[in-house]
Amino acid sequence: MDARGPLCVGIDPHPELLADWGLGDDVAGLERFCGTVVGALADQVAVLKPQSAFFERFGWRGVAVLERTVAEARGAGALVLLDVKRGDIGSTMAAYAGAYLDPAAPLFADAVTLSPYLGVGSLAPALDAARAAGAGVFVLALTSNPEGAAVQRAQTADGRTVAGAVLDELSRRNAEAAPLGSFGAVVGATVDDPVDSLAINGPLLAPGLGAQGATPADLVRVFGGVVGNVLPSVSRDVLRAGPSPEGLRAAVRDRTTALRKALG
Ligand SMILES: O=c1ccn([C@@H]2O[C@H](COP(=O)(O)O)[C@@H](O)[C@H]2O)c(=O)[nH]1
Repeated sequence: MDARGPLCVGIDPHPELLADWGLGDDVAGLERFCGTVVGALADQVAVLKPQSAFFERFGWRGVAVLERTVAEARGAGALVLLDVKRGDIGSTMAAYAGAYLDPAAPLFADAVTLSPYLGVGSLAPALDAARAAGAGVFVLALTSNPEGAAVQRAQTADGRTVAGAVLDELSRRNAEAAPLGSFGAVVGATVDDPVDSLAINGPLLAPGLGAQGATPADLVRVFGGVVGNVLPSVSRDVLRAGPSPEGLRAAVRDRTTALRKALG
């Protein structure tokens, strides 16, 4: 982020975007789309975030494109955050950890998104695997969608919010790390006053800019004193500038300038 700017660009090949780019809604279109984004941006942005669902919908051929996309993006110098939002009982979580956080796995990524709905403690196998591999995780805490708050702001038996309990556990896991731990949280740039402390000594992924309505000024509102730990994430708002590589790069330059200005 210091070298390239505070921006994560999502690789979200929506069918509408494939059509807008003049590509088919098929594996060839998917491959072309991802190749264009990686070729244009992997040496420009800090992080690329492929959204697994858009690859999985094409079955194993789509997953093969995802493998190549992750490898090419990492090869060109971007960190790759694979947005898979996994979460399961501990024994199965260990299998997910093996799929994404074992450096020998075909889909190994620098970080993955995890869902704590089965209890944040159930994610331990993935957190341990990430630590062992020098990788990271981003656990959903306060998501950018309007439906999230009803669950995430509900109170637990000890009076904390559900999101607060997740953030506390990440903070505990990051306690000894410097300058920042590898256990991050997802907190949408769209959320109302977060209430819970976001000072988890870890990175904060902030989706919701652009297509979901948030602006750089919202980052300052939501994250306040920890805004320096925020990695803003944008997908459609940048991807709509394609298919020209120069259009994509110009969109990234504009967003990065605006973010640098807002975040200070
Ligand atoms: O709370 C969350 C967690 C993840 N996302 C993901 O980010 C992108 C957002 O795409 P845009 O086109 O910039 O709206 C997408 O992959 C989501 O799954 C999120 O939006 N909110």
